[in-house]
Amino acid sequence: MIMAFKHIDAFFVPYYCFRSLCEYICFGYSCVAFAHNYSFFILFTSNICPVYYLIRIYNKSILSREKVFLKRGFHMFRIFGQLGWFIREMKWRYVLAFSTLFVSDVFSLLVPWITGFMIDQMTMHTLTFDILLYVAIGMIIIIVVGYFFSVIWNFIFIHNANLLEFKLRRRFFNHIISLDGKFFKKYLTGDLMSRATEDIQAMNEAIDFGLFMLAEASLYLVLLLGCMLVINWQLTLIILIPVVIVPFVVYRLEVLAEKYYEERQQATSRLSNSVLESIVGIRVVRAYAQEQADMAKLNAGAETAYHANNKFNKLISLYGPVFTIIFAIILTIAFTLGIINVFQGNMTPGILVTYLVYVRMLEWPLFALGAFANILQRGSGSYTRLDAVYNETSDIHEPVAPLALPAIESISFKHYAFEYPRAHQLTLQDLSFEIGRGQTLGIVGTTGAGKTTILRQLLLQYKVGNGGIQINGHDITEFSPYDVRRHISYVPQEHIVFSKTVYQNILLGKPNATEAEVMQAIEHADFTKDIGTLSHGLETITGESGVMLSGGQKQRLSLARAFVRDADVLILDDSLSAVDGKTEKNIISNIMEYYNDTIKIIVAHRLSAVQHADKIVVISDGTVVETGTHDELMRIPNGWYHTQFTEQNTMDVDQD
Ligand SMILES: Nc1ncnc2c1ncn2[C@@H]1O[C@H](COP(=O)(O)OP(=O)(O)OP(=O)(O)O)[C@@H](O)[C@H]1O
Repeated sequence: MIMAFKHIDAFFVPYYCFRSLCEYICFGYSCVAFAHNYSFFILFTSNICPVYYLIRIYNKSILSREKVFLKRGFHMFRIFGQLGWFIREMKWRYVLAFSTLFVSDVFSLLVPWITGFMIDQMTMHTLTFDILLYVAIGMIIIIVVGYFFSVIWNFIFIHNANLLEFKLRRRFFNHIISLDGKFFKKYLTGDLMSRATEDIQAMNEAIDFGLFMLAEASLYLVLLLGCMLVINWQLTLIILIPVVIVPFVVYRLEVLAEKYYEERQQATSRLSNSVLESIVGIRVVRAYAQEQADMAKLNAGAETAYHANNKFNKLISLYGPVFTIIFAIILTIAFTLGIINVFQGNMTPGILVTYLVYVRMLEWPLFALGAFANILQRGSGSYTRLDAVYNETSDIHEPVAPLALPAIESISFKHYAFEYPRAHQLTLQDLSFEIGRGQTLGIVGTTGAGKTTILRQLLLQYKVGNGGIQINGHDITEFSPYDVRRHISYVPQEHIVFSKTVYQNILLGKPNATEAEVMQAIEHADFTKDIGTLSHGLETITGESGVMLSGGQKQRLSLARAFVRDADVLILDDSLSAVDGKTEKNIISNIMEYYNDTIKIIVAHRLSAVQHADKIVVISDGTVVETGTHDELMRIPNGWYHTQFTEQNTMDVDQD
């Protein structure tokens, strides 16, 4: 209350003055009434504050600050709504957990009651051996059964926590994998990693540990207060007065905590990304002697994360003392007024002991509610970050009634135009060509002309642009994107090699391929000789990003992966750039011989890789500027193809 009073705007001063005055008058009345033992006044004055707030809440004239307060409260609880699917899925487990929690809480409340009973038996000299024996046996049963039940609910909560984390992570990956290139351009890898680990963990704690704390603390609070009201309801109502300040304290802390948490998560995301880039690029960093600069960058990132973390944790650590102070006030009031009650003959010493132990036990639920607010706060911040990813949608949609696509027989681009998201200029324009089954299309042109962009359109990595792409005479959007990709083998420009064995890397192209099929693909990629030189042959672990392999080996491994798939369309994006002329010739002649029924699209800078093609298109500024076979293009004097081919041939002759 005092904190809220300190920070109010001038406009609200009269309102808060009035409210504080009411509360002080209420408290004064309580004390006087208690001294004269006027229970009606105690009941009335102890309840006037909550009733006052309830009236304010339901009143239309509610002040905007309180509206924000309520909104924030509900915002924190929104997580339970969003993760309601999990709670519903696990409802019977939760019912069992809460039932056992209830039983173990009830059992733990019996112990102080028995203690008080025994003290009264002793002070009244009525304690017999039989009573002592029954009480001892009763205590053992209570402790053992209580423990047994607490093991059950503990186990259920921990198990649910792990299961939820697993499900959230799987959902996260399933979602991002369905998104298109626009999403991956927007989010950095390190940021996504931080969301997939830290934020999911925070939500996990909110829904599970938070839920447990909420259930345990409120149940305990209700049971304890029930027992305390039965023992002395007047005293109980008085000691509850300090609790009214709790919502104000939580509100004040929460506003700051939300801001600091976001800052902390952003700093962590940036740091993750910097670390990732430094590790992946360590060889380049070393080659350019940039270790010191890189270290300085990482240290700066780590320092920012450290300060953001500290700021948040310092604030969060205030929850503990605040609740401890509130509890200390409660305990002092209970202790003083309890002794007065004993002197007045309203309580026996045994009942006072039982009562004070119950008051002492209030510390846990009060602390837990504070910790719960903290956990929920983090979860709510993380929820916002994860929600941003979950709300990302792909621009590539599954058609309502997709056409069946048993095989790809032909592909054509018709006056096609495409612009990358937020690029503000066309990368492809008025692009037209076609290719049929068994044919080879060579795509060449200056660097940055749009060759890879053409391939990305076929793989449906972005929303289809204007004009049209047709497959078997139908618009590409009439087919399921999954079906289209299923018929394509793709070797990208940058070779993706996973940290698995060579064999497993190739199997990725066709998981159910036989060993003979894998060996054949290796043969076609001219990779057989290299396998013999690897330490464990096909079982050699390639290391992270294929660090154990040379550039040419990585390229041929990627080719073998595409060959084993044996799809209707084979796309090679500058995939022969790292092999020598002889190996290139071998691979090309294998493609021509063994994949003669396949549609082959070959992007290349070295024109010898497309010389054999049925059709070659020269791309410049996203459009076709020359088209024809090798011979036809060579007949265009001063044409791009003619010039390039002549230059490349001269260089090859010079090198020989
Ligand atoms: N994701 C993207 N967002 C925006 N612009 C992009 C994106 N990817 C590529 N571009 C731009 O599109 C243009 C064509 O790029 P593309 O990779 O298709 O060229 P390319 O002909 O394959 O080049 P290279 O021969 O060097 O591989 C370039 O100007 C490039 O900067």
